[in-house]
Amino acid sequence: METKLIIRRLLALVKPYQSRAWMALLSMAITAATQPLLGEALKVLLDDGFKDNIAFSLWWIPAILVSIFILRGIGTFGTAYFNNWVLSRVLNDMRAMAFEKVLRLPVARYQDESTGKIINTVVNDVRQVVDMIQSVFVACVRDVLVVIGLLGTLLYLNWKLTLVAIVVIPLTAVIVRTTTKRLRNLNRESQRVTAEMTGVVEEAARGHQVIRVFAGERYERQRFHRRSEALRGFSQRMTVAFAATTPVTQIATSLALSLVIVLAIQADMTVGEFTQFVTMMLMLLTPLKSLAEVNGPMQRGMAAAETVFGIIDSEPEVDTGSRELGRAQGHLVLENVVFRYPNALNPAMNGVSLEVKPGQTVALVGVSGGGKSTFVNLVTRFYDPESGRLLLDGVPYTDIKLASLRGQLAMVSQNVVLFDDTLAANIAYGAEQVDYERLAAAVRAAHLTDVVARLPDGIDTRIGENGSRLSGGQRQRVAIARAIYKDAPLLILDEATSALDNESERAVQAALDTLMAGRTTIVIAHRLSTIERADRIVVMEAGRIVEQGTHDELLAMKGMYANLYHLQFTAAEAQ
Ligand SMILES: Nc1ncnc2c1ncn2[C@@H]1O[C@H](COP(=O)(O)OP(=O)(O)OP(=O)(O)O)[C@@H](O)[C@H]1O
Repeated sequence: METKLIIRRLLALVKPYQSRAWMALLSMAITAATQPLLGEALKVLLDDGFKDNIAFSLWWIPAILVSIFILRGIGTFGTAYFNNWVLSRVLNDMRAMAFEKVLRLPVARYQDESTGKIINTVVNDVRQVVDMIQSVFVACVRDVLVVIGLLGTLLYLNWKLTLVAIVVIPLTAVIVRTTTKRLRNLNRESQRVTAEMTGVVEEAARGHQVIRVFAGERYERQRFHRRSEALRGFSQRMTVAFAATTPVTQIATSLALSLVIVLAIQADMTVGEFTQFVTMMLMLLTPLKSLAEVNGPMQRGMAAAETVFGIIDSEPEVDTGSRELGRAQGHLVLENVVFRYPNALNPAMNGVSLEVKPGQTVALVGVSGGGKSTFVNLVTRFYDPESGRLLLDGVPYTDIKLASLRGQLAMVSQNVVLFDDTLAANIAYGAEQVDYERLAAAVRAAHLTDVVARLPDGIDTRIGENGSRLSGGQRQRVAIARAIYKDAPLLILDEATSALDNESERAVQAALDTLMAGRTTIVIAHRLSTIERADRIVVMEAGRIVEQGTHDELLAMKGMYANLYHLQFTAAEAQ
């Protein structure tokens, strides 16, 4: 993205707060104006104050000096106050926009991009952009104002001398320009590696059990080490590029300064005039130096802004439908659905047609990789088919508003996702207001009453990150309670493969029975009991439905299902 475009977009973000931004600018102008004022006061003091017959009351000295510093104090305070007022809001707005996209990104994006990168963009990159505005743009404006004030006064005092002095400015500009590009590239790379490193740390923390059991420490250490070494390299190269700029600029400045001193002596200046001139020249050095140093943070910020706008601008999930369904009957139809994952060669769903009547339960079975999860991904509209279509109650998926479609669905997946909040908030997840009666009913139906009774704060107990304070079976039942609470007509179940102990299993099964009653249910089935009770079993292989029927019908066919059944379940029963 072009620098100009990024700046324009950042300005657009500041626009809603422009009145305060102007106040900040005014404060900076006040601060800047005090510098030439100080120079002038110095001249008057030296030229008139140190004479034998002093022309003014001595009280004027503190009065003027203190006034200047009071003005300066107001300017400095105003600058900090108004800047933060504006920038903290810009930070929140940008974060909100980026987070909004995180919530609405197409599911496929989560496979292309690491979670670490997304987290890093919303949390760190946005911060870096705002830091850049603070340290770069604000500093630039303030410094430019100071430079204008000082230079204007200097030109007015003695334009020839001033011109000699400012030869240094274009020189500095050239030096700065040459390092710009390099710093920017290095920054982009360094940001990418930082995101990768966040990903590695995140995986290491999330996968700590697997790492320990499978002795993955060495592998993780290497992955981490590679990134941190790369980052160190970037930081060193950036420092070199950056550190070279400062001394070169300073040497050029000192050259100009010494020349000025010689010329001033020749031009018969008074002590006061000379001191004023040199003081103001020296005052000029600080803003010029910081303007020269602005480049590094600016490139860092620009690279971060590019990443943040990248997320903000990314396309959200397709939501072109206009129909609201109300409460659906749960009549689900797939018509010749073909689907291929992005970048995949073979279709994961290859001409699947199926009708599920309201209230029916369809069990999906098949070998691993057969397409069961893909089926679910299409029914939830996490992906759209390449050809063919899905219909709910006779309405094509693409005509239904996404929120309305998802409102008809409840899902209990194998990987139970719980949030670090109270049990109540987890069960009534997504509801605007918690209906406690409905909640109590869901708890009862999901066989959680005893569990809740044992929790210190009952239903209002916080359950920890991903429900770490609950057992596996309890977590599954919380997920079931969530689906019961939602009371949606279409239910997607991905049965857990991991076996629970008998008692938990019975509780989970009983909870599921309540949940499934009266709903259209698609279940990726692993339990024999679920399969036997399904109205229909659909056997999938290589993205196709290869057999379907009831348990008995399929066994009688002695085909793939019969094979699977004998392999998996009779073995399990025998145990
Ligand atoms: N995100 C993806 N990108 C590319 N290909 C994918 C993706 N997810 C799944 N596939 C492929 O699609 C096919 C169907 O996978 P799917 O996950 O639907 O199978 P499944 O029947 O659910 O398997 P399992 O029982 O092992 O969960 C597989 O060949 C798989 O490799």
